[in-house]
Amino acid sequence: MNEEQQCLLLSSASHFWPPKGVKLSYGTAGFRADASLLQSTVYRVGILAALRSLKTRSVIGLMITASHNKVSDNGVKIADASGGMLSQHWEPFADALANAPSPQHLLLLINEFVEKEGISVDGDWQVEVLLGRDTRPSGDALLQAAKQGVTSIVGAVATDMGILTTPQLHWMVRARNKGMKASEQDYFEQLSSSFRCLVDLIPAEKCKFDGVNDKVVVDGANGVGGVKLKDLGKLLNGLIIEVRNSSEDGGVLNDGVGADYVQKEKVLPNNFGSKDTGIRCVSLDGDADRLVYFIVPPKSSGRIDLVDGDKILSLFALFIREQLSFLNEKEDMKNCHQAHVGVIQTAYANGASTNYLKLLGLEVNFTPTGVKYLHEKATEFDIGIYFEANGHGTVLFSESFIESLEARTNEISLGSKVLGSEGEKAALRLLALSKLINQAVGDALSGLLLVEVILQHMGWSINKWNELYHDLPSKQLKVKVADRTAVVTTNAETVVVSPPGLQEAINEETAKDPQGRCFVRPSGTEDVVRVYAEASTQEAADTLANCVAKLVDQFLGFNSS
Ligand SMILES: CC(=O)N[C@H]1[C@@H](OP(=O)(O)O)O[C@H](CO)[C@@H](O)[C@@H]1O
Ligand SMILES: [Mg+2]
Repeated sequence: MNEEQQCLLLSSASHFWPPKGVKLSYGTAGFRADASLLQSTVYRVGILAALRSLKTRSVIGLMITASHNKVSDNGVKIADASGGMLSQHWEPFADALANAPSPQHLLLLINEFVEKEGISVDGDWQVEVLLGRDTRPSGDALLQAAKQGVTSIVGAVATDMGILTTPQLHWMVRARNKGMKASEQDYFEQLSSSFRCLVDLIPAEKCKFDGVNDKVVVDGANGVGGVKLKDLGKLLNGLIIEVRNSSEDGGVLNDGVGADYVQKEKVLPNNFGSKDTGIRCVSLDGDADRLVYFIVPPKSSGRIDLVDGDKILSLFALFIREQLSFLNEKEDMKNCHQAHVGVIQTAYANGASTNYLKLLGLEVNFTPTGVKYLHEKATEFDIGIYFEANGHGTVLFSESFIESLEARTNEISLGSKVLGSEGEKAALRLLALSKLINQAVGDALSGLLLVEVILQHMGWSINKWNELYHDLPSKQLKVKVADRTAVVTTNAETVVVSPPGLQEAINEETAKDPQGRCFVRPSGTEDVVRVYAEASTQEAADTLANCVAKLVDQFLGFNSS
């Protein structure tokens, strides 16, 4: 950087000193902390986004959100040039920037990194960073800090896209870098038109949106998703979306509402009750990149039947498998690229879902927790289907498979309803699916539309879908410890290697149930150690989780030595 550039950076950075005594880490999904601690972090991530734009010669996104965390928290993460998560290779730089103790240290780090990465700062590339934020009250001030960070790199432009869901921002970055239309309206139009296309392709004998099962009720977590869903809903025919717990309704974000609460506690969110028995219910998380369905059992005392990310994955996998079988059975499609399909889960996937997917003949892969790992693995397939049990996931299509589908469907005119063979219709469905489901990141809005249209296609109620397999009873707990980073794991986070002795103690507890499975890992988004337990009965799963939580406390708690 020349002198002018360095002066600009130093003078702007002098307004953003990091909080004392706080060590921040990019974590599972960006930086998260109490919002009052984040001004300097967000500012510095603004700088990082501008440098990333220079390095990749692309538009980059910066999203201010703390997703399912409590309302007083906030966070910041990057949407990379592909629209996906920040390249993991840059995460250590993000950590170093966030923790640099002074503007001078910051400048030194940046100069070193710019040189090491061979980033040209000659002004031969117009840096642009798209900024988005969720509905948190702290979002606006943090967005201003992000703007200052971006523009501290000479000539860089920060474009404020306003209040968005996280997946909308990722979608926009991807679209911009592909030279496609990338406004919010374009996003809504792509989702609604591909949804309508899938509806048009539902076999004639199935009753589609016939006034009987057309309604879905959505818990918006008192966040951004509900508002956006209302806008999207106006473009859809047939499907009726009733939104509750939208940010405009006055409730507190993620407080007794939202996908994380519903999935982890398996209870009704606020404003849902026995009146909802028999209706498809959905919960989104605070930034609408997760969704879970649930059923309100008759005479529910608050408990729900959860239809989680694993079941959404299973539904998508079934539908895709059916379409691929149509594609391959027709003589005229024999030359069509044979799709290599992969399913990706984490250790939190219910064991029953993994067994079910394997029984379907699907290849199931495991990665550590965090969408960045699942997404990366999914790109290895023609069709990569990934979901976390908590409802974050999507379906990725390879370019070459899309091209082979496009080649098969060029001749077909949907508008005039001149449809071809079963194989050609299957190709059209898969193409529409690839446009509906977000190719950049998991997206509750597009996921919801895909579930809805597949259920209509299959002619299934939510109960029928839920019966695909029966979840093994499970329990999740969080344990506050002195230092969660003291827990080191291996083997897709299922085995503890440190502190010594903890894994052996967990094994001993787990062996008490024939179907016992249990693991612990440090959360990347909250200051806790998470415990997951599965067993043959709910009582046994609860006991296993409680015993292991006690072990974690003994080994790592505030009174451990
Ligand atoms: C058990 C669980 O649900 N963990 C979530 C949660 O991460 P933790 O590192 O477990 O806090 O938030 C991540 C970001 O949303 C998500 O990817 C992940 O699956
Ligand atoms: Mg989220």
